[in-house]
Amino acid sequence: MATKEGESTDSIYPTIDVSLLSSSENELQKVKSVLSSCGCFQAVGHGIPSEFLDKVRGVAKEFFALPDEEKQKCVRAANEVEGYGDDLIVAEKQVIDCCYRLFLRVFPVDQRRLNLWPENPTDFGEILHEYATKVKSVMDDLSKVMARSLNLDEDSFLSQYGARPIMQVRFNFYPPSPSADVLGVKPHSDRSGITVLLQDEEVEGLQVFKDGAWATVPVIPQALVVNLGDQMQIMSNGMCKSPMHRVTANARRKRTSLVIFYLPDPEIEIEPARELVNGEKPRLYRKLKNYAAINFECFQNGKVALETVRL
Ligand SMILES: O=C(O)CCC(=O)C(=O)O
Ligand SMILES: [Fe+2]
Repeated sequence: MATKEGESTDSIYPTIDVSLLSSSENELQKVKSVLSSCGCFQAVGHGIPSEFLDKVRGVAKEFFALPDEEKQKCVRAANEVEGYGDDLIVAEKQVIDCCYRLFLRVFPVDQRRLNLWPENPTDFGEILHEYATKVKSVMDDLSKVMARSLNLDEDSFLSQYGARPIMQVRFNFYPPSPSADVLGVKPHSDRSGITVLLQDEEVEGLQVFKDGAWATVPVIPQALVVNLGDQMQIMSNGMCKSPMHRVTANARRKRTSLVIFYLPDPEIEIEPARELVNGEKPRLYRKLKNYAAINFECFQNGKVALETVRL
């Protein structure tokens, strides 16, 4: 059920008011405790107008509502990840997610594969560019805040993304599924540094594994759901948690979500921030680059990627 504006959902899932972070020590401390406990929160006060978020959702829904032959114009080629399609099968015995996706690289701009970007709705490209630009600015600010909350130089994490960080977007469409055994997305942690997710304004489905149980992330239409990814866990030497999450299938209602993944430049090595390694907290992860590729290979081989890069 949608949560009313202003109503507190903190007991289930924390909410952070981004507009207070530069002035309120309390809100900053809340960030610190959220990062180390569950690694996920709903960001409000982020400055992106609700009407624009509705427009973004509208574009996503319009795309998925197009006739199949129109969507097939953006179809993902075999052995590719970018484009439109259902769950990509890359591993033997893979449990298939009940979900259709449109996956695109948005930044760096010169890496866009525009032949896979929908021409319908006609303002798709313009809205996606504007939304991704705004979200990037929120993510950059949050990366600085996260560093500050851990008493680090504010560029500690952001500088590890390099001058050409990657931003990918995934539009997800979950059809209704009467079977209780089916999941929209199976349990996973994200291979990103940070993920920002725009939920369907009405239908819940995202769950985060917290305190030994699955907690449903309530719908707050004006909020952005922020999930830390594995690369933040590495850069923070385990101080920040990359949460395990999944999406349940809804028996009666379809659901749309839009996910933006922000990743360090794959050519650049990342490692735990030096200030977070000390006698009490030895270095947990090795220096590495292109974690997304490591993660993908581990998924194919049934391994947990974060464990394979642990010292
Ligand atoms: O649809 C959602 O709410 C989450 C999807 C997700 O976790 C992902 O695409 O990585
Ligand atoms: Fe995810």
